[in-house]
Amino acid sequence: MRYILSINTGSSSIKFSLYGIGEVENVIFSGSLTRIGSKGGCFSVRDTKGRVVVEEPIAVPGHENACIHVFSWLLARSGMPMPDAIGHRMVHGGPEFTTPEILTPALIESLEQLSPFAPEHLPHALKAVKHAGNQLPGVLQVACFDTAFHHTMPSVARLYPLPGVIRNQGVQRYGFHGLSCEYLLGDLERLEGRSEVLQEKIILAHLGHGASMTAVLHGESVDTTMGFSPAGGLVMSTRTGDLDPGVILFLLEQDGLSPEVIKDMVNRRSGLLGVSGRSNDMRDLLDMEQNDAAAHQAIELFCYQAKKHIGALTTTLGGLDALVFTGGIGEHSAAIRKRICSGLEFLGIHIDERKNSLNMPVISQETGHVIVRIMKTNEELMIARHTYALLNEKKR
Ligand SMILES: Nc1ncnc2c1ncn2[C@@H]1O[C@H](COP(=O)(O)OP(=O)(O)O)[C@@H](O)[C@H]1O
Ligand SMILES: CC(=O)OP(=O)(O)O
Ligand SMILES: [Mg+2]
Repeated sequence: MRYILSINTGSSSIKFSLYGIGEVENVIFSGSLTRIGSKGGCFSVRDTKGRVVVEEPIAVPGHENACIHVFSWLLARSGMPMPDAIGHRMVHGGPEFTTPEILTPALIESLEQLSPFAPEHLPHALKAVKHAGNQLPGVLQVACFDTAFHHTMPSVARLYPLPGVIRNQGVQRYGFHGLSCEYLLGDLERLEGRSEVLQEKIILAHLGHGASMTAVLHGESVDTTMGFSPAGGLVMSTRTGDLDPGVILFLLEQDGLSPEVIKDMVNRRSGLLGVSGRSNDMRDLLDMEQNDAAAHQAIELFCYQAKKHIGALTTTLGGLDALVFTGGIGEHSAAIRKRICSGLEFLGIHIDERKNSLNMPVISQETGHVIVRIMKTNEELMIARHTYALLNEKKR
């Protein structure tokens, strides 16, 4: 049995779990610290049986303070087994890193240089690595890359129509939420059998704070909606998703906005928040939709773009056998799933309203050609599995 601590540093949250992994996988506890840098944050931890151990409101100004809070809780916990290794979610691996890697000083330096590729994620994750190294010196740390799953994409899916000199700097589509995709495919294999999954044309729709869809053929990523950075693709909570580059040029030239201001706008002030002018949280928007035209517009745009991308990825796949909804919105919002799927009957997507409203594992009608599933993703467990594998490899 090995103890693995997983750290998932998101743009506005830190999720963490301690696992005991050997013949079986046991979660010893898991927790999160949410809404870093804004109001309404919460620090919560559940134990091995899913019972709430801590649930308290919290306001931390940044990721550094969030890390301090998480690690002081962990280290003060009596009887906590010392982790044998710590696995981190690294959102971006650039062109070079396509498998999990042990975090050496050289790798940390390379990732620091990659930070401009994912400015909302990588700097925070690297802070967590540094803090963990200080708090638990000598414990092996591993980087698990969100981009790695997508390295199988054909070159045409990766290519941006830019001059060679720019593309040579690594400017291409990478794709993200790869750890989530890997976890979901593993779970699908458990449900359907590996040979079945390898034959299927699948779209994995990860709709959370960040949102993306990935087309999977023969168990591999063949295209995905996010691009060079996690700002591309679908409309998200606070990110624009795909945007005509002319808009950025207009803002630079006409409005004289600085790159810093544009970065903040594209990543933090757009998407559902930007269109509604009210909230980045889908639950809030659904609650206010009836009386608020802007909230309605934001939800409509989210669902419209999601629907459009399902069409595009189905074309990439040459058909569709399975559609999987996951992430906070995908797992919990029957209303959004219904709105995304309505009008897609011509693709063989037929939702059973009752099953959908009950959040059942399969929500498609039995006669529908496409099986539509709700699956709970688990990026932390995927990180722990990779870290465990690397730890064992190292010990051999
Ligand atoms: N019942 C629900 N109905 C609608 N949206 C929900 C529901 N539960 C969670 N969400 C949405 O899920 C999003 C967060 O997704 P999650 O995957 O947890 O985020 P993160 O990407 O930070 O891990 C929030 O925008 C929230 O609005
Ligand atoms: C890649 C990405 O968007 O991650 P998150 O959903 O955690 O923000
Ligand atoms: Mg997420």
